[in-house]
Amino acid sequence: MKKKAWGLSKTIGSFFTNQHKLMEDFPERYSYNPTLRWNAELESYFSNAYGPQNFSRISKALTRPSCYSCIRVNTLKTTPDAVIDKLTAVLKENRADISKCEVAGLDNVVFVRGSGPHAINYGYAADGKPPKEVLVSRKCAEAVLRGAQVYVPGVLACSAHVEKGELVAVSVSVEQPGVDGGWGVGITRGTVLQGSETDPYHLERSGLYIGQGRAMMSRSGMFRVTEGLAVDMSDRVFHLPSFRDVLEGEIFLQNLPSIVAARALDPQKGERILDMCAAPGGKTTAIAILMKDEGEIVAVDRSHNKVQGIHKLAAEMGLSCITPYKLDALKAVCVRNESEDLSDPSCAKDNHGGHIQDSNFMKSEVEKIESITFERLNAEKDFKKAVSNEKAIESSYISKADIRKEMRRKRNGPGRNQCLGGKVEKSKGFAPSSFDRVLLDAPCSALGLRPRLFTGEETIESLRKHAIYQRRMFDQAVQLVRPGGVIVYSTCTINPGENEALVRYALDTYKFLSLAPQHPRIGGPGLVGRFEFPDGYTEEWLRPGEEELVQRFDPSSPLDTIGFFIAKFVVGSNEADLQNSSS
Ligand SMILES: C[S@@+](CC[C@H](N)C(=O)[O-])C[C@H]1O[C@@H](n2cnc3c(N)ncnc32)[C@H](O)[C@@H]1O
Repeated sequence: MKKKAWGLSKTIGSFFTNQHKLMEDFPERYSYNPTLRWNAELESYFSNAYGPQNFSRISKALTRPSCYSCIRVNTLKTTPDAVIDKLTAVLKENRADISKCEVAGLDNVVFVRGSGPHAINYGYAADGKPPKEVLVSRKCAEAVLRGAQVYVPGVLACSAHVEKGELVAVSVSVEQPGVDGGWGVGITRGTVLQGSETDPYHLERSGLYIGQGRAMMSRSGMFRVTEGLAVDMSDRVFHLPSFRDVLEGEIFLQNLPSIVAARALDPQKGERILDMCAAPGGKTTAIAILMKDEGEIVAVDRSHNKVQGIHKLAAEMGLSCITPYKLDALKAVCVRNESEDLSDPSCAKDNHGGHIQDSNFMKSEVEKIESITFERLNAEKDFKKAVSNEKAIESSYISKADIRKEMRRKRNGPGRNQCLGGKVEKSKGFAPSSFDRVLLDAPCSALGLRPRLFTGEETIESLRKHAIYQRRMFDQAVQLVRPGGVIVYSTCTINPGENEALVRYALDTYKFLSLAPQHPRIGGPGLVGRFEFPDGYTEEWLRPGEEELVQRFDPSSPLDTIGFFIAKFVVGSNEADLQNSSS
């Protein structure tokens, strides 16, 4: 059988454009045509950065999933051709179109084409009764758009008298502005939908129908039990094949820019690599395979359960060069007491010619953002818990993530990581200059992830907190990499404050760093310039000449990826630094 190889932008791009045309004929109410609502200040910041039209295209693209699934093949176990054969057999009934990526350096990537948006016949006649329906939470809907089913915890409301086996339309309730200036869903779980205009969220869910399916339990069952399949989706706005339990260990479903980020690091056999924010381990395992499982990858994450997940993934993929640790990456540099033996290799001296003095050094740029951010917080909001010292930034950040984690745990039960039993080692940190390469795939605002139906919770302040956090992590990365080594920094956000502004901070703060070309390079250029905020803070981005050295993945571009950013830095050696400073 001859297998097709896709040219990236050409094939994916034309496919996506054709699908847009289908949308024009959708009846208004029972269609999928969402508009993202942004915080007003953020909208103006992004409109300025991208231009209003580009930003509106990006915003629209974020509401849809990519029109294809991207698979990274574990080339230590199998080949892309063998995977294509197996997937063709497994996914046959989906008539999926499966193909190899033909970009040099991405020959381990296989695409499986999906389709959409599709017009769905919900059985509604203008003069007839509205269809029976199930209203789901936004998070549930975002998962369904990616190919998941509707599970009980995601169901918010349902029509009266729905019985098991009945066909139901599935719509989503997206957060709406509240009277207090915040956002909320304001719907009681278990509400009976009448199909009339007096229903809660009746108007608001117009244009927010994501498909239909068979109820797997009656209406009363959906609100009586706490888990289980509520609706089996038979007709979806977007068709993307499910890879659950398919070719485990041989393939890994991963966004294309993430695969590119691991490649850009250019790991070599036998090297010692640090992956600073590693869970769930997508890029860690990609790096291990590129190193042919020879060398050492130290994969750290601050979450115990997620570190167990890395253990499990590495075992599933048959990789032994990965050592996972639980560690706060903000404390990744091992702090040495004066009394300690300086010959101890685990805590050796730094090798950066004195550029890096100690792990507590604060950068003036970070302090500037902090002070403006907190002035605003104090002036504009009565944030009792918004504290004015740097420790609190971290703890408030952490607690938000922990709250989300706890909610997920409650919804989904203990999760697969809990039953692994793998021992999670804690690390006390690593000696300065002890890694050849460092990947900092930083926690971020995730404003590039797709599909996304709501962004209103992010504000200028919250984005600045992300930026502060990332700069502190970067400070650690710089200390851990050896002279002549490499740092790759990546995020999955479209926010220049977490991308280009981090690069500016890095280059201005650490004169021995420089941007390096990346291979492969399929993303677009970075943003050059600056932005002056109304509160007086100026955010500096790239300078002319630097834009082609980073990769910015625009979700509205023909590549149809998530929004993503990659910068690669090389660390000057002592000799080079000395020469530079004397010339
Ligand atoms: C963008 S995800 C990383 C994805 C991962 N690199 C991959 O490709 O699979 C960010 C990760 O950072 C972790 N994280 C957040 N703050 C951290 C910290 N202070 N120290 C270590 N890990 C942290 C989160 O638990 C999360 O798993």
